[in-house]
Amino acid sequence: MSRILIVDDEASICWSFRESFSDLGHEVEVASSAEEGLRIAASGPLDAVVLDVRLPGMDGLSALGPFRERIGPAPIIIITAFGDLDTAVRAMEGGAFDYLVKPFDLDQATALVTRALASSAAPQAVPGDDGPDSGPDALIGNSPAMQELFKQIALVAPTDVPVLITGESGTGKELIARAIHRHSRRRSGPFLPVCLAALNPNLVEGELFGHVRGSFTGATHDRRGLLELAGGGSVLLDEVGDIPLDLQVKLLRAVEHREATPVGDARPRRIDVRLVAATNRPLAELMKSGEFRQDLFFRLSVFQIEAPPLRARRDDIPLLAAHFLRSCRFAMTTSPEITPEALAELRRRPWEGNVRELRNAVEHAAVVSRGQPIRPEHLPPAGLGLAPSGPASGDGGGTSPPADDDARAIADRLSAWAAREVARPGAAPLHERFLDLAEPPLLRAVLDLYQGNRAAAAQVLGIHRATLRQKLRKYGIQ
Ligand SMILES: Nc1ncnc2c1ncn2[C@@H]1O[C@H](COP(=O)(O)OP(=O)(O)OP(=O)(O)O)[C@@H](O)[C@H]1O
Repeated sequence: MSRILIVDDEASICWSFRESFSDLGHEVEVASSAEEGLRIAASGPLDAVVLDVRLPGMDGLSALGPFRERIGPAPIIIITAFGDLDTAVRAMEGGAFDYLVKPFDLDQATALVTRALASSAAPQAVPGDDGPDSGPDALIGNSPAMQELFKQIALVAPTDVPVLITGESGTGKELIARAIHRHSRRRSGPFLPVCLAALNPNLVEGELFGHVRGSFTGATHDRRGLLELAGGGSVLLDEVGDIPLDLQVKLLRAVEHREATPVGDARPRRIDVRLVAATNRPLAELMKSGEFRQDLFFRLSVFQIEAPPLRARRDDIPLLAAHFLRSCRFAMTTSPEITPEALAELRRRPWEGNVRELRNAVEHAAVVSRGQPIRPEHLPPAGLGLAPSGPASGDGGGTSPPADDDARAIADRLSAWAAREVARPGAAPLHERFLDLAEPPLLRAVLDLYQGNRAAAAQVLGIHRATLRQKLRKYGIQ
């Protein structure tokens, strides 16, 4: 028989726990405030404490330390009505065994406390407070899938083990990596993300490991690589599935021996980084086809986190939409509201581009609605400008482009135009003439749609702002 203390100001929760644990033969104490709970804890040994975060007087998170002093290593289970990442991390850092998000299923809660009682050791407390999880790097969501994700981040962040984050494009893998860093002991060190797919394969080695002067043409001075520059911090190896095979061997050595050898140097240098890798490619298949080394996979994936696709957590869509309106990247005097009809439309869409696509859609609508409440017609057509990548899974996946009469008509006109133009003597190259024909109306249309906001137009066009400016100058578009 164990002695369990329940600290919650909701009498119904105390009552249900008391019933459930008494049935299991345990002795149950209840308290409606942390202060009362601490008095009970001082009066005799406890085997577990279930502690609500929201309490009158001292809150549950602040009470974690004083409880730990009184009850030693006995497990503490936190109950929270919020379940945000900040609470989860602070609970785990404060030495909580696990946490429950209200409303919870009593059987599940009982099973958790039973598991906690069976475990002999409670996790070590890690000092430090990271402040609230808000701002541009905030991971938004409170669906069960996100709760699970927060829990995993909270578990792994204080350790120094490598983490592999998998998931479709746009699901927030980089944000997750940032959250792991932010909540780790390395939080005051640098966080350096490197997108391996975007680098010239000949440069990846130098980027990661550095080079010495004279090691290749153009290497006029020594340069430290990212693994060295991130000393005391974390490196995100984004699109890790794209690392060339020969470099995988070198990376494996770096991870195993914690040292990096710059290009052109024989002497390895000590490195002190936490590696987080991310990919939207199926590494298991790449291993089968010999494109990814198994040993490196096992080294990088000591802890794996799967970022859930947005269609598996549609309940988060209203929260995310409100968040993106508040933090809209395009200057707006007020952030408009979203009508229930527009919200229903947002919840209905397949979101193959995940949160990134939702963010773009919401920002597009905010610009088009001009400060008025956002209605469905302000949203861009579903699936616009999307290049879905990664496996489509779960419900609602897979849309095919609608039969597009306009596109067919344009293609027919273009074929006729090309047939005529191809033989025009002395004219500029055909592709250049085609761009001169097609680009101005396209740019004008997008600029009109975004009321001259070039940042928004460049984003939807998928080109850099400087490139857009250059093109506007070229075509004399104001
Ligand atoms: N849970 C979330 N809360 C708030 N914003 C999010 C969330 N998930 C993703 N985003 C936003 O969606 C966009 C894409 O996120 P991110 O770059 O982290 O995705 P990714 O999975 O790394 O994508 P890729 O595989 O294409 O690199 C960013 O603007 C990011 O801020």
